[in-house]
Amino acid sequence: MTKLSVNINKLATLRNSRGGNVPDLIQSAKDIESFGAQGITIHPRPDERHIRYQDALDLKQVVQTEFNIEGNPIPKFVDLVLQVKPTQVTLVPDAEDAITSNAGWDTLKHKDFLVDVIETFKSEGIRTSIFVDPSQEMVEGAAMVGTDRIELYTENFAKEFAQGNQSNAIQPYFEAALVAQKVGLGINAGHDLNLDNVKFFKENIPNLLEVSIGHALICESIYLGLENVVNMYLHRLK
Ligand SMILES: CC(=O)[C@@H](O)[C@H](O)COP(=O)(O)O
Ligand SMILES: NCC(=O)COP(=O)(O)O
Repeated sequence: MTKLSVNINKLATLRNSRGGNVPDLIQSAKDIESFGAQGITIHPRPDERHIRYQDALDLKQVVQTEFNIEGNPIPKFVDLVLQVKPTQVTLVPDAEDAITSNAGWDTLKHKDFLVDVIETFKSEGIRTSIFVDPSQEMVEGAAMVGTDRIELYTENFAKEFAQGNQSNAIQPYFEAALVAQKVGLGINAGHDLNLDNVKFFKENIPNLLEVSIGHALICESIYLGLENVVNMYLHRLK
């Protein structure tokens, strides 16, 4: 079974668009868990355009499943994660002005930095994952910085899959997953996964532990309803 962690950034975007508390992020997270999701993911960005730092503190009080906080480990983010102590922190090398995450770590170039920051989180009992492209070199580099897991950055998979190139789409991810297994890393995945592509991804990646899904899941919920959509994902991830 692969765990589903629902990324609730988009619910915060909707809430912030009117300045009030609709939809209520806290209640939404509780509901998503009650629908069967095995985790809640948030990705606070420095400008707090969707998830606010205060949301992370508030969610910590209610999330009963796995709480995953993603982000670029700038000092403010590191302090927040150490305060919240989520189940997992996923490090993403986001540029400050990025619309969304658009690259994995260069685990060789940033080795010393990653070693330090990962050690900081692990010494506080927080599981670590780092966002990487499906490249053998980057996965081997991830093992060298001491992370528990990697998160395979699946945007390219999603693009190729949507064009009907299933085997081209999955091949680099399959190979990266084999390397990850060989070097003892757990495997997560995320970015642009959706109801159409997630089953194929899961069936072709050995030991896929967790996917975090936000944008598509919330968009699909507009038509199909949140509870229904969470269950459709759970069915595909069995
Ligand atoms: C790390 C990642 O893959 C991103 O998809 C991210 O978590 C989503 O962030 P935004 O909601 O800000 O696009
Ligand atoms: N780590 C990926 C994530 O949390 C959600 O990405 P997306 O589904 O919003 O593209």
